[in-house]
Amino acid sequence: MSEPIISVQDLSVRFHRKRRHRSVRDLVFKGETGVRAGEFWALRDINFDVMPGEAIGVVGANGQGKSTLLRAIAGLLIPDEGRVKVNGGVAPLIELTGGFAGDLTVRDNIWLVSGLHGMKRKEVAAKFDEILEFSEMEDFVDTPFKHLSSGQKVRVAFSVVAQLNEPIMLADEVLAVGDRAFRQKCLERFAEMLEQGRTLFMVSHSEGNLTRFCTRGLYMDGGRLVQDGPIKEVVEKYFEDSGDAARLRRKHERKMRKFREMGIADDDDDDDDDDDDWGR
Ligand SMILES: Nc1ncnc2c1ncn2[C@@H]1O[C@H](COP(=O)(O)OP(=O)(O)OP(=O)(O)O)[C@@H](O)[C@H]1O
Repeated sequence: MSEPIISVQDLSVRFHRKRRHRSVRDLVFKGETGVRAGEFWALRDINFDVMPGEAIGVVGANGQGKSTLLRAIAGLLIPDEGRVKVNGGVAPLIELTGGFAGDLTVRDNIWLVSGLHGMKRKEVAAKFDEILEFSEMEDFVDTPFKHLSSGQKVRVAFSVVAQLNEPIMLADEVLAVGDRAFRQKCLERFAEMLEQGRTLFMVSHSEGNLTRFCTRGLYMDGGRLVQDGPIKEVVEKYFEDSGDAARLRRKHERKMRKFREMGIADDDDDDDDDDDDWGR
């Protein structure tokens, strides 16, 4: 039996949220230890192992901790509690354009970012044409990066990161960017990389991509891992819950509107409820 390639143990990450005031509700219900005023757990007590070659899809509504989990695995943030063990290099298809310098040309950026990802001069020289060709940005090779459109920037960035020879791929909605033709190319590249036995960890809201690429799903809700199982079951549960949440939200909004009309609630009350009951 081989070792897990990613091991997440009791992982918790806390962030600070600026608030205008502390409500009585905060004082009564949020007296939990370890979280100071205005702080909240973006991830709480997360535990799972990933074996080499697994393809994991992370699902959940907006703001539930999916990207934070990916950032913790990529080593972009340090856990407040617990630990993340990663046994191998990571190709982070997240925050794609992060390491790129606006004033440098596309050419210089390909060199720079490949180098930042640990590629040697010789390796970059050997792969340079392939990277540029994949991005289809040959005509812009001497253009400053900041003059590219946002889609063009993503093309270049994806092309650099996607050719890294790392065993783990982290992807955060990367397949939702770029135009139709480029997206198609990215999907094919993804499929190839999976066939090579790489491990995939991806966040997506697309049922099609999740079921096409992933076999196992993780469902994040309120910073907690609420389900870990076969991707089909996890996606089904997530969609089922989203339907209920949407119905509840509409009911809540109707109630608040009525209270407002009756003059017994103001916009602040609505915000508070949003934070406490719906925002997480
Ligand atoms: N650097 C930060 N500082 C403070 N709060 C943060 C920070 N990064 C994320 N958050 C908060 O942490 C929570 C989880 O955010 P995260 O980006 O992980 O959500 P997500 O599930 O990926 O959402 P989405 O589907 O919208 O991308 C959110 O409430 C978000 O506002």
